[in-house]
Amino acid sequence: MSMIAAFYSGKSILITGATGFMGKVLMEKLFRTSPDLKVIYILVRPKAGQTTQQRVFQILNSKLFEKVKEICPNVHEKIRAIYADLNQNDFAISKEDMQELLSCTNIVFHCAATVRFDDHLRHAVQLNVTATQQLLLMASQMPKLEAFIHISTAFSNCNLTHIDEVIYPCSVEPKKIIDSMEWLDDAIIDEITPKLIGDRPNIYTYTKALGEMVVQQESENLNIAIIRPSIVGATWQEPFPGWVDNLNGPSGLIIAAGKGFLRSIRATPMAVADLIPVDTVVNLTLAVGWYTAVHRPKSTLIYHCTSGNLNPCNWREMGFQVLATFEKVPFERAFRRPNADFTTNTITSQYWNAVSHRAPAIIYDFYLRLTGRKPRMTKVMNRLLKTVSMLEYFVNRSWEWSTYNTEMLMSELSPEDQRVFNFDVRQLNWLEYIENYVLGVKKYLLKEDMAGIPEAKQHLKRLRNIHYLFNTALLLIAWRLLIARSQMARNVWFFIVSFCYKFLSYFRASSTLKV
Ligand SMILES: CCCCCCCCCCCCCCCCCCCCCCCCCCCCCC(=O)SCCNC(=O)CCNC(=O)[C@H](O)C(C)(C)COP(=O)(O)OP(=O)(O)OC[C@H]1O[C@@H](n2cnc3c(N)ncnc32)[C@H](O)[C@@H]1OP(=O)(O)O
Ligand SMILES: NC(=O)C1=CN([C@@H]2O[C@H](COP(=O)(O)OP(=O)(O)OC[C@H]3O[C@@H](n4cnc5c(N)ncnc54)[C@H](OP(=O)(O)O)[C@@H]3O)[C@@H](O)[C@H]2O)C=CC1
Repeated sequence: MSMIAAFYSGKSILITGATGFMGKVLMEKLFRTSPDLKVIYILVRPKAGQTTQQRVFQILNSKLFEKVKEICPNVHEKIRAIYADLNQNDFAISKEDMQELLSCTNIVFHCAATVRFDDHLRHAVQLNVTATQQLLLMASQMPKLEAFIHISTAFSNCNLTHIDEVIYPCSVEPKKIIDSMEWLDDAIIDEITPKLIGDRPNIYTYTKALGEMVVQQESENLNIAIIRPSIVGATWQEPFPGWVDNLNGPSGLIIAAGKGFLRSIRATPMAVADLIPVDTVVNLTLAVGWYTAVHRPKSTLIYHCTSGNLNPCNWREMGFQVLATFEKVPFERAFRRPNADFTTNTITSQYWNAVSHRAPAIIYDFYLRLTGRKPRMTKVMNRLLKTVSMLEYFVNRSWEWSTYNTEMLMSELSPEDQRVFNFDVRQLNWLEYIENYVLGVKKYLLKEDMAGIPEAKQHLKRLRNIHYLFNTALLLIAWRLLIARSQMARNVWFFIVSFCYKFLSYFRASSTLKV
């Protein structure tokens, strides 16, 4: 019997960010392994015209929850969706709901965050810092609370190259930042933002670092742990391989590459691609929840959930495997044939952006205009290149994260728990994982049918022929222009033509002699 699964039985668990990528997988695993848990409270806001209840209904009826519904048929009764908006005071939770949460919660998993790199500082501070502080305040009023697990990111200190499982202080106290957000206007915030984030690449990593400081400062009477995952990717094994539901991290780039929009990137091929499957993060999170509650470590432990030091894979290997999978299972209606050029040089990268990305988009828009349609490709390409430029920081560096606490925890687990809550990334076969990831992107993000693969292959063949035809025409035009303008080019041309003529005459003569 799994001790971790048994621990969660009968428990009341509060999850923030349950409608997000990681939150859904966390809920799924909890219900699947501990169907006897008492209740999962989730803080949900209405979104995109859906009420909180409709959002929960949609999640429970998704493919991700198919197994859960077999194991735990009354799963609907065990989810309590609480209307909440983490941007508002007291999260806009009703008095009754708040009372229930405070008196019943045993474990808190805080996953909610804004993960956008370009969010406004005020909003990112509100969600990643102030909301964390408020949730900790709530937690301190929960008499039955056994553990509070905060999800941060391995990149909260990405300005360092070696990162230990400790909290590194930011130059300005989070409390001062929170206070200043209340009275500074947007223009001043915009002005001071670059100074505050310093040598971090974006507001996201900075506010996540502030969030960790808040956790440390408010942790006195609480039993807290922090998990720091690196780049979270599709599921490795559970509930099935390749599940993914948003464009963050590599997923969006895999689509862009598979559809032939993105054909080159400024990236360091040998840099470590520190991807970590979402189910691995969730298994570690649940194991940490159990360990923190049962063993009550004296200080706040930080757990790195990374792959680089235990089972490294670099971007080149990853890129090759992604491309190899496109050969087997191409995406439908590609714009161009998928290709991968990576360069570490900014000028070369700009050249490829012009030749491989912008020029085809302009030509295609010209074709759309000619055929009476609205041009759109240049706009799509500009947005894609903006996204890529924001992700480039992470594919041009390698980090070293120490994983003592994570390895310690692994050794504390029973063999059964090591199996059921496996977070040993050494067992991961990257080639297999990447193949399943690309397949998952095709099935669950693009919603493409496998039956369409032969047609997609045909389409790629047509694109290859167009590509050859286009390049040959371009070469001929360039050569024709050159010999029209340059004596030297004409001389070379006459030399080649007369050489070919002589060679053919010689060949014909020698074959006539043999006869
Ligand atoms: C050696 C290199 C190997 C590769 C081979 C090189 C060859 C290159 C070509 C071939 C590639 C082949 C293989 C590719 C292999 C994988 C390469 C993977 C690179 C992975 C890099 C990952 C780096 C992640 C770093 C994470 C660090 C921190 C981790 C975390 O803690 S949190 C999670 C990370 N957060 C995010 O990822 C959020 C990022 N997104 C944003 O901040 C915003 O979306 C935005 C980028 C600022 C854009 O904002 P906008 O306001 O403009 O609009 P919106 O958000 O509405 O989106 C606009 C349109 O863009 C689409 N989109 C969004 N995100 C992505 C994305 N990640 N990739 C692609 N497209 C994206 C979105 O759908 C919109 O589209 P539209 O609706 O059509 O307009
Ligand atoms: N994905 C990754 O690569 C990595 C993620 N992380 C961390 O993991 C955690 C989960 O990330 P992930 O699941 O990928 O992120 P998602 O963007 O998929 O999910 C974010 C969650 O936060 C919720 N949320 C955001 N704003 C509010 C709000 N105002 N009120 C209530 N809920 C809100 C979202 O709700 P809604 O659905 O309503 O928008 C959603 O449920 C985050 O803390 C992130 O920093 C760490 C490393 C890497």
